[in-house]
Amino acid sequence: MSQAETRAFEADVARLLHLMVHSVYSSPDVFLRELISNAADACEKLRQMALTDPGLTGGDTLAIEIVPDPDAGRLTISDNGVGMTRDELIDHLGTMARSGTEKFRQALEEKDQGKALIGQFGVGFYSAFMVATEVSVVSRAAGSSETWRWTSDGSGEFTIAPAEEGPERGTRVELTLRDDHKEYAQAATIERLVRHHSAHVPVPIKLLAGEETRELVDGTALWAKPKSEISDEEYTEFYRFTAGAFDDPALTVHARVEGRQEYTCLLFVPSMQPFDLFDPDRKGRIKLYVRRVFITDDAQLLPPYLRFVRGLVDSEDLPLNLSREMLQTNPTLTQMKSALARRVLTEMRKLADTDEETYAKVWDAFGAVLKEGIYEDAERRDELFALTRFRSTTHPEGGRKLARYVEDMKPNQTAIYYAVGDDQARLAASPHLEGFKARDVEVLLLSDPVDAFWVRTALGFEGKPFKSVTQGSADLEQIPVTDKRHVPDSAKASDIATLSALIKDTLGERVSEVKTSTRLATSPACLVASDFGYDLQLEKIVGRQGQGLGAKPILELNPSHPLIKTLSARAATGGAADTIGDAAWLLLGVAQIMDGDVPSDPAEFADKLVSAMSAYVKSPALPDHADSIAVEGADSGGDAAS
Ligand SMILES: Nc1ncnc2c1ncn2[C@@H]1O[C@H](COP(=O)(O)OP(=O)(O)OP(=O)(O)O)[C@@H](O)[C@H]1O
Repeated sequence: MSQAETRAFEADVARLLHLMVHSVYSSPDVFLRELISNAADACEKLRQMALTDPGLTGGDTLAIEIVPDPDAGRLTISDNGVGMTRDELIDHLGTMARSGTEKFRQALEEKDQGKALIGQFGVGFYSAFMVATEVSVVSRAAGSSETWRWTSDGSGEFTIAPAEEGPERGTRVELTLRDDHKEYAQAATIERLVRHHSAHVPVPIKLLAGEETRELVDGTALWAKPKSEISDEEYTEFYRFTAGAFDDPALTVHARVEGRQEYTCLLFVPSMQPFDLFDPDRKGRIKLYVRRVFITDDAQLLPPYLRFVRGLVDSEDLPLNLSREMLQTNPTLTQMKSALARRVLTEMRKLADTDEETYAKVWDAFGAVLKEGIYEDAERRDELFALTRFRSTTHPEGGRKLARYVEDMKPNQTAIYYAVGDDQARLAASPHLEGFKARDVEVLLLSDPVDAFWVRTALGFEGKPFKSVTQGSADLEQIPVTDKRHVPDSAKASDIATLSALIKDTLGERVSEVKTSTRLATSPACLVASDFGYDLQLEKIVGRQGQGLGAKPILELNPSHPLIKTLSARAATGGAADTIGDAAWLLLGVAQIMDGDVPSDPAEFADKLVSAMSAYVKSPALPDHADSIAVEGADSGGDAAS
């Protein structure tokens, strides 16, 4: 056997350990749950491997043993599971290989929220360093004859060496407790913690205190018990254990399905967002068991848009030796997946109908993910629509259902209007909404990145198409204006046509068209997209990825704005080409700014703005001109053009 070797931790691990050791963490108790969870996983992995190689377990009962030693101030947790080889000890305990780790690391660095994050997510094995000055892991992999000892004080290095003695198979984690954490060497403390945090681990847990051995947990599967025998606390504790979470589940679905297929599911919808929710691989982690034997947590039992659901499914019909390939093609599994998705959506719907407050939390945490389903799961689109909740111009506080939107539509309103953007506040202030507000027409305010996509694929809701307020003609003429402040006179149609033509001449290819708007009330101009192609926001998103259609926007003018009326009148009398030329660039720039963009040529925009302001302050008859540049002049009378 080779000699002892000292190695440095991977940089991320070192940083995390530093945080662990130095954080005054409010509840270091969790370390025990994490170590028991690893031991239980190791036993379940071995149980699964033994399906094809029964010799591996040697007929032993798989179990976890905990030995507190108050005299020595030590605590030992052993399991007779799969164990680890030398390389596995180095890889698994010296690097961070878990998914979402990169996100976690970034969050640690960016937000300096280490403590909060540890509290929220748990970080497995390394939490042992919160309570121990030294951690030793002695392990022998199933089927191997070598035993290795991994040791570290958590300060940047670990040592790996052959072990003189150790478990015949499996892993023993030995903790030398810190002076201020000697309570974990007391049998009573351990018993209390195990009963509280790990009572439903599917592997028996024994406590060896002095001469006495006590079984704290019998290892029967919680999900196999009848619902009536399980308390809410037991469900919550089980959720926290399986999901490695600290919150309360917002929804618990425990069902035994019989008939063509037989399985039990115990699923939880969390109430808090995990940090890896938006990981690009979009994988769920529902555990698949077959007749109480853990098979995998990588079977993708629910569609990606339900990846936030945690828990397990235990099948009575699937073969125990499910291969990777079968996970994808097995027809029983395919049917089960479909039934599970349906059940989760139905239960969420019930929650939404009966407990709005709890459902609001679920929607806040996972709404953006559920909406991915509208985009990609046409079959369940209606069920998903029933779960959606929106903010809108008339319900800025959120919680608005599509069905209520449709019920409250105005006479002659034919579409469900929406505005998409990155930011709720800016969306709510967008000039595109003015004409809708003036008519009291509700507009959905959508600010999740996925929104720009689903509104295009979903053809509509209850026969009403979704329509962007920044796209195409606004079709608002047929809907009467309710806010009477917004019905001032408009410029003469022929004058505004002349003005539009002059502006288009000046702006050339920057815009595809210049025309009169019905969607504006107080702003002079805005940009919109044509009826065909993408809405302005989507064009921006896909444009960033080089996949935009490159369509030019349309500049719309507000015919009742004093500035536009003045300009129209001038355009009609001729001889004002210069002023109109400058005004054209300024109007375009202002419209771009209102969309949250930068004017196409900021220097030129600034130049023209300064000239316009200079002309204004130099003007001998300032009051007479004031109207023509006042932006809020819509209700100041219709005589600005005279
Ligand atoms: N008792 C054990 N027996 C066998 N392998 C273990 C044991 N404890 C830890 N490991 C290995 O070390 C890895 C890292 O453990 P750690 O607790 O840090 O993360 P994890 O268990 O993978 O993630 P999580 O804690 O989020 O479930 C495990 O994935 C496992 O491969």
